[in-house]
Amino acid sequence: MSLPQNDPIDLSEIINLFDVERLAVGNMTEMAYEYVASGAADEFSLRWNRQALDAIKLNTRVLVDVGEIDTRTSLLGLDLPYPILIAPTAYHKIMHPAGELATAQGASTASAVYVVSSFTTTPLSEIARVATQPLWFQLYVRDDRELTRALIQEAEAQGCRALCVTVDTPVAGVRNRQQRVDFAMPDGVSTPHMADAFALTKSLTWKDIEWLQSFVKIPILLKGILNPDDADLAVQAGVSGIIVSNHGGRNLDTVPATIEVLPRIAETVNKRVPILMDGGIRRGTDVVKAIALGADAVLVGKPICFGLACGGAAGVSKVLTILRTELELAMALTGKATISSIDQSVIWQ
Ligand SMILES: Cc1cc2nc3c(=O)[nH]c(=O)nc-3n(C[C@H](O)[C@H](O)[C@H](O)COP(=O)(O)O)c2cc1C
Ligand SMILES: CC(C)CC(=O)C(=O)O
Repeated sequence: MSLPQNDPIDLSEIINLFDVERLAVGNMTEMAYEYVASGAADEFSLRWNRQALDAIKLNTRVLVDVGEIDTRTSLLGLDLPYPILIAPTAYHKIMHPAGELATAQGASTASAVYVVSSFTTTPLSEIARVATQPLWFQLYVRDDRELTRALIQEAEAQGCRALCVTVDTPVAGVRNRQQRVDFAMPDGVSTPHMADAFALTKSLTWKDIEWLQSFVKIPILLKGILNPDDADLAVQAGVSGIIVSNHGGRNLDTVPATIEVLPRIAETVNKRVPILMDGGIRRGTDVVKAIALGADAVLVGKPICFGLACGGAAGVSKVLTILRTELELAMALTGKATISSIDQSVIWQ
């Protein structure tokens, strides 16, 4: 497989987050596109993430003063200008030669937190050097727990502000589209912090979460919670936050859409810890829906990868800026001027 030959795309053609995928298709290797776009098996969960968001109707209030829309929020000690983060995604150099450096620069321009994947193709120290906004680190626990500890210590040393421990991937899902294109790393691209995708441990349990808590100094979030019982155990275990995620439909096919499970998890968690959610967030109205149904913030995965492929750092910041602007419009049009005022009343029942 060759490295991507990204031709500059006129970013003014990107009006919304669906455009960015359409434009990226012709600007990535087939292998990279299939890696990013695909879901597991028959892709039911991948589609349901979108369909379930689309099926939710909004309930508006009029004659509310929306002259000042305030999207600010605070999350685990950080003041965020708006509640949208970059989800951890692997292998950015297969999408654009500037890889994770461009992602970090795009996130910084758009004032967003970037959650760096364990499978970054750029060393964390180099990413930290260019980032001017907070970085979080996504952890895949390896069989070798001492290497895992060293990786966390590196993330802390590089100033990462939180650790998202991915708990939904003891194995990767049935990735037929990746199999069909014989997905492999191109020559010259490597993952400096992870040996390979087979390094993931299959034996991660609540005991390991306890072990992590014994030495990790930054807040720990568990990424990939779908069952309210697990959410309850996570809170009881003392983690700082949870991320409701079905891994973008890439792992176990036919699990429900994340927006569908979110209200049940929010009910169980009952504001004891912050809840983040990802999966299919493409519109400002999706962000409003997620917040109304219990999320404190959302993350976006695939559109960031496509933005990166279309225009490097500028493509990444464009995706974030579009979503942020749409969020502001959706808040104005639903009559909700602040994030904290977005509640279930904006959902048409
Ligand atoms: C190309 C790609 C790579 C991913 N790599 C990782 C990863 O390394 N670690 C992880 O926890 N999640 C990973 N994910 C899952 C995302 O963090 C996130 O849960 C999902 O993409 C959100 O859904 P969305 O793409 O519909 O926004 C990846 C997703 C994609 C699309
Ligand atoms: C190396 C993979 C397990 C990274 C990942 O999480 C994904 O492709 O969804």
